[in-house]
Amino acid sequence: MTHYPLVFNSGHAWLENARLSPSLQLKKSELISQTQFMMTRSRQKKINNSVEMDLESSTFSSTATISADFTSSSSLPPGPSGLPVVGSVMEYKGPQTSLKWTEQYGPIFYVRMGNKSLVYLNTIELVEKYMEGRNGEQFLDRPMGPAAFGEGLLFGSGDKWKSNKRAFMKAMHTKTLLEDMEGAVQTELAIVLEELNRKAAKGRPFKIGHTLLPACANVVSGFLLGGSLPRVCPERESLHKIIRNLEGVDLNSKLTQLTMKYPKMREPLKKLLFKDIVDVHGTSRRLQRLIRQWIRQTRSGIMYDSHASPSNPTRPMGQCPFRFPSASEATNSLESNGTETDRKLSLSMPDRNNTATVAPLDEISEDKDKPSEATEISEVRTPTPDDKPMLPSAGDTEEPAELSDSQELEDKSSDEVDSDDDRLNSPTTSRPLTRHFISTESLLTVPQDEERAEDIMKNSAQLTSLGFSSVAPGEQPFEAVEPSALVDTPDCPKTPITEFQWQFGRPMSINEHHHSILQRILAQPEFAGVTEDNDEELLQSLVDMFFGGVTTVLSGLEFILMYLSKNPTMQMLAQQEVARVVAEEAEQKDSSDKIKITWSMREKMPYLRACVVEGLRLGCVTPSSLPHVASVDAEIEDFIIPKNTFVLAGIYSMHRDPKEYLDANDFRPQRHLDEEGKFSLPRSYRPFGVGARRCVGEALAEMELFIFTAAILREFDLISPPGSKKASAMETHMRIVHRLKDFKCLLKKRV
Ligand code: HEM
Repeated sequence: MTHYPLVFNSGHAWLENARLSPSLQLKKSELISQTQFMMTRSRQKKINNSVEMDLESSTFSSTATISADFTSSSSLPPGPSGLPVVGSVMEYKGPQTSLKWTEQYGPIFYVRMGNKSLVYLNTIELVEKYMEGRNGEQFLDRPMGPAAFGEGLLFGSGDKWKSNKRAFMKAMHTKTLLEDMEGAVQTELAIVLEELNRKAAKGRPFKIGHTLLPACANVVSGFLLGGSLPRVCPERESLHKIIRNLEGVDLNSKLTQLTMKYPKMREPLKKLLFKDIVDVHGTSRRLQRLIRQWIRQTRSGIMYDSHASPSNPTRPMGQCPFRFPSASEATNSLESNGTETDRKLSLSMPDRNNTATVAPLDEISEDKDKPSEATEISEVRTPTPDDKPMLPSAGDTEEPAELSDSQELEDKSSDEVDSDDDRLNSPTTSRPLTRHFISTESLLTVPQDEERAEDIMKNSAQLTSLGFSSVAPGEQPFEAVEPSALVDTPDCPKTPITEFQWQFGRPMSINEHHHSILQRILAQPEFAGVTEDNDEELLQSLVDMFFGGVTTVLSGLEFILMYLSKNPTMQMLAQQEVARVVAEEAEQKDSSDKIKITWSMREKMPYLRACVVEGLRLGCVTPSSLPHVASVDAEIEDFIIPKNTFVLAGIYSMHRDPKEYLDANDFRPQRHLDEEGKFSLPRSYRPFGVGARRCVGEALAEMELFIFTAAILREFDLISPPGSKKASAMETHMRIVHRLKDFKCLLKKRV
């Protein structure tokens, strides 16, 4: 086996090595000679007619028929031979086809799709061995992404991707990460529950995904911006339109691919075929503009207020506590305010009184050369009955439910997109924003409660396992300290202590001085000196957070709710668990206020967690990882994988591996609980991908799925409409992600 000198788990150092070290080059020549050797060996094996896969450990291998469809190159794994030119494109009907190939050809198969060569690894043993850890470093690149204008995160390769991912992971490596996430989730949940109540009252099955889609998008924006968008504002409206388009993007469709290449053909083709074809470039452009606007705001020190969160309970959820300043107020405040320098200074100083400032959106300079004049207006205050109504009743919100798929798409031409953006930036659309500072002191103490400390450690461990450290170049690097060498300090008790607690127990990074994740991202050295003239990487990475983080969570939620609606007994068990935990909490708090479902309750809800995991296991939002491109000729078991081959983790097959899961196709949450009812993750479970390319939003997604599922189950019984198909027969489609095609559900309010 070839070993690579780049040490995977050394985080920052690994990335630096990856950039600087010529070792990959050296290894490439080494590999070429090995390739020649392997090919000879492989040919020899074939001649001897004794080709056998050395993977006895896998159940799948027992059914493998190696010699049947061996591809032209003897060094490649077995797989369907396909047709000339198109390969196996016509044969592929979705993830079930991959499973069929796994059963037919074994744990590694090779398939050609058009001019692309794909190798699937379908067991956890292979994935751990070759795609995670050191070996995974051979497969870190990606193919070019759809409508990509920079490397970004999702489809980036090489040094730029590494730099982007490192910056994002570092920006998220902060003590307040969980709070930031939970605030965004709770705020949107309140809105979702309101709308679901309204729809449930009609007593008819409906597409629950229509209500969930905007929430999934708003969680991402709320998470990045450090505060949720006001419920009625041009940005939220614009984001919803973008997201509805994104939902309709069918990357599998030949028409989409064609019109992405030749945008001018889209309109004529739409008319000719009476078919909606989403303008992927236009959708991405519109999102870029929105994001640019948020970047400008953030750079000007203008922030959204914190979300409602467990630590901020006074804030009514789903509401913006500010009223819109009138035009004259805005002008007056502008006149009475300080200079740009004052504002920059104040931005770098923590505001100990925690007073926030308000400025209308249109004060943010459109012209990047002209400094913005937006400045302090007033203190945060809670809304009074005299305030202008900020919140329409839920019934006033635009109702996209029950539209046909084609109606859903607000697929606008670029001109319309432009006019939307003008409206967004127009002076008449002023709305409240706050600048919010956090006392750094409060952030630099080790959390007292054990659960939170555990969360932080888990997050840190997760990030570190991905190969990222929280220490930026130029900062004092964190040195692992032997626990015995540690001394007690008021902030940092000696036992139990881990390096992460120690790290968090003292000033650690630029992160803690910033309020929002976006602000932290902008402050990372990787994005130093980025202006609007050279912000492709920053912008593409932020766009990717929406391309990667909206329809995925939506689809995951739909699968979980669908499986629960089809399994009433399991649904009831989960509901009983939620009710018990809520009752215990209420008793402890001795309060008549409605108890919220929080992330901290998950340890007490093992069954619900098991339902979520089981839903994601079977649903398989991403039936395979995204392609990991071989950057060198590589060796996997006895096969040579040529450079530029796409190597994928066959998540769908791994999640249905009969060796790992008894009756793998059945929805059985209890399989994830031990005899004492304790929850544990199955080994062969990789919904978020593998290795250093693993999902950036995993923690956020897990939190969304848990809180949303628990809260919906608490409030409603999920009833599968009479006559609907059983779970295993539900139709799905592959668009950006694998999604249920037409999932409708009846929600009955629980008493
Ligand atoms: C249920 C929800 C989600 C699922 C199932 C999921 C799944 C995945 C998978 C399979 C990958 C590819 C990993 C690989 O190639 O090995 C990925 C990458 C990614 N995901 Fe997620 N994801 C989810 C939610 C999110 C969220 C909420 C965000 C952001 C807010 C996000 C952002 C990303 C990004 C930026 C990448 C690219 C990472 C890279 O290539 O380095 N995802 N995700």
